[in-house]
Amino acid sequence: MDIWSNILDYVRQNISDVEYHTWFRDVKPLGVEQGELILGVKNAFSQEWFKSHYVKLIEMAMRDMGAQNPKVNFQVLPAVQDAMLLPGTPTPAPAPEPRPAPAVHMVTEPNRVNLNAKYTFDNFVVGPNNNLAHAAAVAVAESPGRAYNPLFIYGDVGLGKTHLMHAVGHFVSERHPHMRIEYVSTESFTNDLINAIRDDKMTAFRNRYRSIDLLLVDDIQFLAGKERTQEEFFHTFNALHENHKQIILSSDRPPKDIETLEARLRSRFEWGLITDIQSPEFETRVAILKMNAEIRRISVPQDVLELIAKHVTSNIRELEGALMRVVAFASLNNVEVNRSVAAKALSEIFTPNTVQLDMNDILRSVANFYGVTPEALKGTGRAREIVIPRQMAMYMIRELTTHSLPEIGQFFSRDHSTVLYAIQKMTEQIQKDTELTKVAQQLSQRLKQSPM
Ligand SMILES: Nc1ncnc2c1ncn2[C@@H]1O[C@H](COP(=O)(O)OP(=O)(O)OP(=O)(O)O)[C@@H](O)[C@H]1O
Repeated sequence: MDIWSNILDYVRQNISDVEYHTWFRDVKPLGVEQGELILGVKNAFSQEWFKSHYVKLIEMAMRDMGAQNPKVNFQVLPAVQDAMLLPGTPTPAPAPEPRPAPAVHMVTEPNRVNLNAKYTFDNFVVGPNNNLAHAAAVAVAESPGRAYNPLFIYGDVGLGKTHLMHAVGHFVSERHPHMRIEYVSTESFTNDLINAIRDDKMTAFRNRYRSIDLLLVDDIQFLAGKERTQEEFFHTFNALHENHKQIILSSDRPPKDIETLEARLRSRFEWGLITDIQSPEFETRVAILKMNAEIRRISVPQDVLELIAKHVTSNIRELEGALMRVVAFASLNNVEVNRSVAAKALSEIFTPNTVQLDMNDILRSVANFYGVTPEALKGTGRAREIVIPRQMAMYMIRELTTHSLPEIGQFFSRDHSTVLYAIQKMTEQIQKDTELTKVAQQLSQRLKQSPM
């Protein structure tokens, strides 16, 4: 449950590690019932302890996530854990079998190391911002070592570079179970190297990295300024490349902009294909949110997805975080997910006016601008001098407030499809007509400065 992992993060920052591991490690979130978070604890003693020691802290964490009236309760878990679940709550994962600690890395499958199961091609939304990077990744996945080598993907934080790399890893792993696939961050490559030097295990280090069939290295810009790591990476790169093993690198900038990167490495990074990922545009952001909601099996109305996508524009990780915040907020406050709930949950992200502007203020301001009365805009007149300002008023309300189409419809005594049509019409006009674009900008600025 995402809510629970956010709460745990909060708790962890406020108590000691020992306390955290003693009490919180075995707690199972059982669900949210009428706004009350139900936690499963091991025995009656834990239950009492939690009630007397941690209720406030957990409630503070919930408040921090937007719950207005947070409540938490505890249930003792039966010895067999999945025997007593609340109706309608997700089944907690069965307790994992104790396993010996893996020697070097968390190996999920014999042939692939460190891949996130969610980061597949199926879960990747393709848009104009990332279609070239996606196509290159698919080409590499279909013929590793033979398409583009290395594939160098760059772009700003949180735009899907790691996701694409892992997607190649999953794809190759399914088709070539014998291939060794490894994902590392540049930081862990550097740490492995430092440990190998310290423990006198350079041969093992080289054997490990040079026997990989598909090497995925994240954040390669962190090689900058690390001479010894660059040297070792150079040899690893050559060994793999000569043997037609595939290398994929990600970075926040293209090779030419990585300062203090040795020229021989830079030129190698440019041997294959360099491709970038840009920030997604509105439609792609909505599609990503939609897919996220589907993966998590939560139902979120389209107009809420659009509201989130409109305000969170640059980073997909933040976009996903905003969706989860809205869902957690609604669940903790026991309310439906709608536009105004979303606006409340994300109030720090939204500009204050977005939430506070009133439909009447906007109506008055638009009427004033066009020299007509607010009553005329709300009335039934079909003259052009009234219809255009009316459509503009509906458009502005939709742009500047969090009201839903039915709410705007009610305000104008019309049904929501009429409002939708008017807003679509005005959007098209604004795109075509530069004069109207200016009017919309002026009105919007005026309203944001002083909503009168
Ligand atoms: N096109 C997309 N479709 C679906 N989800 C996406 C897409 N792009 C990114 N994401 C999601 O956004 C989140 C951030 O992506 P990712 O970690 O791959 O970004 P990154 O570019 O590697 O960031 P960083 O530079 O911080 O490492 C992930 O949860 C990922 O699944």
